[in-house]
Amino acid sequence: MKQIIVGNWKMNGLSADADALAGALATELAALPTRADVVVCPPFTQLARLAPKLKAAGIALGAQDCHKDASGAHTGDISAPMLVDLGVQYVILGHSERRAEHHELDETVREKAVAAMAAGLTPIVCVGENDDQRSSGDSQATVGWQLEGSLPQGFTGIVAYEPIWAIGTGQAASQQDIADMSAFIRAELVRQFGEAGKTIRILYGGSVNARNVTDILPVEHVDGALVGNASLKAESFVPLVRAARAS
Ligand SMILES: O=C(CO)COP(=O)(O)O
Repeated sequence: MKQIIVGNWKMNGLSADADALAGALATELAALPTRADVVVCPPFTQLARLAPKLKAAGIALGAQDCHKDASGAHTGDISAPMLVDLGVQYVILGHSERRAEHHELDETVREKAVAAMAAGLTPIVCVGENDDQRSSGDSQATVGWQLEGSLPQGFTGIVAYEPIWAIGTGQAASQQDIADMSAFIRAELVRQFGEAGKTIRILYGGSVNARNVTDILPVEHVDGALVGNASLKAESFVPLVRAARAS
């Protein structure tokens, strides 16, 4: 499967930052082989501004959340058709920060994934255990429940394994941890979806950078990376994408 590198800006980026990064990506990445797809997920406020610039650079646009309904009385929310209307192709759902800060449950994430697919978006559904669950040996059980609860029937999106204990720490999970969990996720996907489960891409996220990405991408069942901090600046994101495309 073709690798995919997804940059998640989280709640970062004003217009000047968006322009700088899009400009650098367009000039630096245009000449590289397109061995890995690249997706940039800025905050909602920068989607319209970035859409034409990223498209010209062959980079896809993603959002960081969507509502389960297509429209209606939901003040402050953004629907999947609204994202499609702007040229968005991907949407991150159930990120651990949304699960924690916005009390999103597996069921909420599943409903959003249904809405995203119905609108023609590719959902990137995040799963991952926290430190306590890991120390009590419950990593796989936790992720298993999240997959079961968060992925709707006929799921055709992407799964991102993001161990909460590795996010924003500068310390990615070990190759062994990533290999064990990715193999487990693959087996769960096949159990849930049969043959189709083999075609769902699995990403790793949590302190991925230009140095460690070349250790992470070759791990069996890993089909790409979901990148936070290192996706914010051209100095860190361009070398990361370059390394991914060269690996
Ligand atoms: O949460 C993440 C991406 O969604 C990972 O963030 P960091 O790469 O900053 O650890």
